[in-house]
Amino acid sequence: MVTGTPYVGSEVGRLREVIVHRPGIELLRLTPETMDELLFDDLLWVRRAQEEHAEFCAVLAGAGAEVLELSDLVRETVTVPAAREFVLERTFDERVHGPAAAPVLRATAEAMDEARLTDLLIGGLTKRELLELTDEPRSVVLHALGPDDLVVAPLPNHLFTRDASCWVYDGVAVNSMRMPARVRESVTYEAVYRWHPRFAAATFHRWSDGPADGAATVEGGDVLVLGGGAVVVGMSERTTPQGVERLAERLFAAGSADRVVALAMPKARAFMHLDTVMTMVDERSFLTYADLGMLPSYTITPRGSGAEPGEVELEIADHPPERMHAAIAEALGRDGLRVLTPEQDVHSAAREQWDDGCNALAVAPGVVVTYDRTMTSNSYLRESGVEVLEVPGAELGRGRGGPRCMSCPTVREDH
Ligand SMILES: NC(=[NH2+])NCCC[C@H](N)C(=O)O
Repeated sequence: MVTGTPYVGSEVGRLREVIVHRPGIELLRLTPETMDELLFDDLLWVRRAQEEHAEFCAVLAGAGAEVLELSDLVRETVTVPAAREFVLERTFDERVHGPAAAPVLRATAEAMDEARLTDLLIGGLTKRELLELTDEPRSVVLHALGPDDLVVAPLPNHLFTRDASCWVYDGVAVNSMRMPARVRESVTYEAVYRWHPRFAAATFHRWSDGPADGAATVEGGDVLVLGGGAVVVGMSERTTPQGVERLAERLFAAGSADRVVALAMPKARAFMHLDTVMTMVDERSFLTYADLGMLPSYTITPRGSGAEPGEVELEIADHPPERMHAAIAEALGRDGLRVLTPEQDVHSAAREQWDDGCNALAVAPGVVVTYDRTMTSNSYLRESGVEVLEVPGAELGRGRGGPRCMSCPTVREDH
């Protein structure tokens, strides 16, 4: 494994480099009216959330990871003219802003320095802010907006850097997102991976084509990199079977993986991604939610090359629910899994799952980061021999994402 070149060899090997995003102005745009659409269940006290996030970053750095802040990456990326062009092209759209306002908005953004433009891309822009920079164009779209309405929507879910892109072995999937509120997040990552000097010079595969993948949605919260060429993907509220097949095909064509286990999950908000109910904590142990139960699963392997170069035919084996753990163990090349399900009553199990108690982020085999509030899960992990590094989650937890959701590993060792 080469440090510096993006490569994620496993779920639990030592974490070397990771992208995070400190909560910022995008979260100050949330109101009781907009929070549902923006996929938050409550409003955050942003100042406190920032403090909590700083502690999270300090724990990651203390565990030996280089912590990259997404807004720094974006700022450095939009200094490259081609990157700037790319994001402007995709942020200002006639179909969203109307033909009258779109060019004016774009010209206004074009004139911004990189810090201001980064704020706009992540934090959005209100009509009032726009009119401080330019005269109001004759646009029905703008005219119909109130002074503090948003002309460019904020991206508060950038906090959860796990989802819009995910590194799997020697390549990255920039994902087509299921929810309208998150679609533009992929544009941010596409620009960073194409033009930021840290990534532009590196060679890596591409496992997907971002929003162009349309209905074949995949989100990183559903993707577990088991190690040794195996991957588990949850088919959830967010990730579709067609998304999984396309991911498998590309991984197999490059020879980067040779087995993908797809789990058929219930489609529910509480279980929106696989990592909300199941995460890996060491080479053979998984922390799982008691009420997840056993799920039907499929093992996808390459059967041989397909008709076109680069195409691979897929072999699909389907398993009944009772074989879920066996299917994952086989993909891992082990006799069995150690399944860790905290012992607690039904109510407390459901509350801790909601508070992301299962969303552990491993920083090394058997060493995980979790929120402090999920106390029963944390002590159960400790009793099971797992080292638990707690971070405060009173505010951060309100967006329905834990430490694994808030991290996008770019360099992680095999285990
Ligand atoms: N990997 C995860 N579980 N991410 C959680 C994302 C939460 C975010 N509010 C959403 O609904 O999309």
